[in-house]
Amino acid sequence: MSRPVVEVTGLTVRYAGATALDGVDLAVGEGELVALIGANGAGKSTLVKALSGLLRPHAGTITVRGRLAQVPEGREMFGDLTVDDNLRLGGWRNPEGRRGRDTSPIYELLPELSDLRRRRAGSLSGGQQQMVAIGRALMARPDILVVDELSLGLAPLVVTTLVGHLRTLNTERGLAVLLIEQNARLALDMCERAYVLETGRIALHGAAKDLARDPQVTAAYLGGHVEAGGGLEAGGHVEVGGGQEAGGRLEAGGHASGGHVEAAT
Ligand SMILES: Nc1ncnc2c1ncn2[C@@H]1O[C@H](COP(=O)(O)OP(=O)(O)OP(=O)(O)O)[C@@H](O)[C@H]1O
Repeated sequence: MSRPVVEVTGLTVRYAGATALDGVDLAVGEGELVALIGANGAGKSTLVKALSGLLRPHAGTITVRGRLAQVPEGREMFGDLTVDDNLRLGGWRNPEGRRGRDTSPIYELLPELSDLRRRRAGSLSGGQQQMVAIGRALMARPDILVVDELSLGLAPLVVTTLVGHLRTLNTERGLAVLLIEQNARLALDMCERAYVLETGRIALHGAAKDLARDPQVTAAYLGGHVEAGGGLEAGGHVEVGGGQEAGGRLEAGGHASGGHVEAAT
């Protein structure tokens, strides 16, 4: 792994006595695509909130080297504002000041948004809103994008377009991505490395292609099974369950929550 842009060590978060995250270790290197998969209630959203500084960990450390921006679950559009205004809001913490609020680079990166720039964000389709949410996060000029449930409620073709954009940003701009997904198939296909979160603990981690062949992962997260001798990509019989999810809004800056969190630049 390249130098970590985000490093989480021994992260423990509790809600009113219930432990949501229990000693989580996780890292994303510069320019890496990393997935975190897990079932409902595994602790994915809790991890996202801790990374964004919205939750204070009980123990452990979060170190962010550079700038982290978030595309949170649910997109969180400002529905009455235009697409361009939504994007502009993403630049509020950009250190470049007024220049940092120039939205034109986003239309170059995500050309589909150009014709929509004066539309009310609330009138857009889910996929269009998700693209605005990604654009808004990019306004912070992040080193890492934490994308919470990219595919939620979106048609497969739309998801493919969004994944294409994230891949391009990764290969051409070196943007690191932490993809938090219930749709394990999508996450394992898109990312190089992956973590499996189960009831607040990292149960498995490794190369995504290896995890996609792991019988435990296949049975629990890919909605099917691999027959003896058959790999997922080698024609083994696999039933793939469709998961869906989405994201929206942004958090910017090399930061994280109080307590045991460090931001290093
Ligand atoms: N505000 C809260 N107060 C108490 N318990 C909470 C709170 N938020 C989450 N939890 C609990 O913490 C655990 C982890 O929840 P979290 O929302 O992080 O899981 P998740 O993996 O994101 O689930 P989902 O995919 O359903 O969104 C669950 O047991 C959940 O019930």
